[in-house]
Amino acid sequence: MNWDDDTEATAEADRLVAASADGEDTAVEAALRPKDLGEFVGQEKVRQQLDLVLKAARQRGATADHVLLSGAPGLGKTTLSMIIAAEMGAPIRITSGPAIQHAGDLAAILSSLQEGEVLFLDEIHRMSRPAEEMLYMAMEDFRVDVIVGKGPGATAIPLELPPFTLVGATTRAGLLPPPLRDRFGFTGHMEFYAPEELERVLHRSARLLDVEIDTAGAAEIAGRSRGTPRIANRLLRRVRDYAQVRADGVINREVAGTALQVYEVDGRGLDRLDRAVLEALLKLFGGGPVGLSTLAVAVGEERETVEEVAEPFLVREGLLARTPRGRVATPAAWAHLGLVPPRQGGSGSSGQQGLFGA
Ligand SMILES: Nc1ncnc2c1ncn2[C@@H]1O[C@H](COP(=O)(O)OP(=O)(O)OP(=O)(O)O)[C@@H](O)[C@H]1O
Repeated sequence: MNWDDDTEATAEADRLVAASADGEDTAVEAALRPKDLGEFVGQEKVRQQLDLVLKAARQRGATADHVLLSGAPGLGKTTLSMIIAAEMGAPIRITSGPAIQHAGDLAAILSSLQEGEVLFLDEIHRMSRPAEEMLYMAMEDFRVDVIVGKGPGATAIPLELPPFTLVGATTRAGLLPPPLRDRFGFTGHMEFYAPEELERVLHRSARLLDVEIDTAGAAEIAGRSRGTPRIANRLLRRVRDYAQVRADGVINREVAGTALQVYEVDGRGLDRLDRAVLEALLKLFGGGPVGLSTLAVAVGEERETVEEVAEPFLVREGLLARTPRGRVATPAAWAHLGLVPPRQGGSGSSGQQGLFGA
């Protein structure tokens, strides 16, 4: 996803079901973050493997190996990096790829690290090339060459660094150059959460926010949270508002369902934009195939917004397929919107194939 594009970023940030953080999240998330591996819900594989890596390092009295965490936004990469620091009894420094545009920015951070400190580098795939090259040496040899001066008179001054643990996070591990990927001792891939896991996240968050929620209420919110704890926590806060103002403060299935209807998040976690795209695809184009540009005009959105903001979840949910001939709705999409697909070979979808170009 090209997050430098303002249109997409704004369209995404405005959504209640956005996986990326907004201002309110940033404030509340600190309070809701699990503090150790025991409190961290789900991600069994990564948790077990990481537990071994950290325990072994502690037993050896060594600094933990560098860790790469990959996965979609909001799945807990930042949280896990803080847990790594806590489990190692080490301080943590947090920065991100886009914040490091010059090798000098990185040199300043690296040279001020304490022994054993955890450096969390979010969006590591967005670091500048020269900084990335400096990082190779820092990760491998705990050393950087600081260039002093310019042109022919420039000299490289080697600088020793204390051993540290780099925790890199990326939504796209495939974008990392192999030399960088190879320097991580452990790579953990974060998966989307199962509804039962999100229910556990919700019960825990409700306790911390001091709001009463029953099993069915948590299940109702979990089912609409798109496999993502950040979205689950955000929906919980909106449902809490509704429960406080319109009900007796307790979140049960009915309260959660009605509240999320008010906020236009449906039973499967689709919001207004997702449904507009699906409805256009089904009602105007008989389920497709239809070109992306045509679909975008039909819903009055930018092409990029439809492609980058709405489609990934629709594809993940098996509601929409991207084919060489255009976007096509699946039988599950018709079922979800309660519509009947046109008869094959009649005047329905197959009869319309090829009519709608890009
Ligand atoms: N496994 C988990 N158990 C409980 N809560 C979780 C878990 N994972 C994430 N959360 C909660 O979800 C929110 C978002 O998590 P976090 O900031 O770690 O995600 P992230 O993957 O770093 O996102 P981004 O890539 O956007 O920075 C936090 O409030 C955190 O408390």
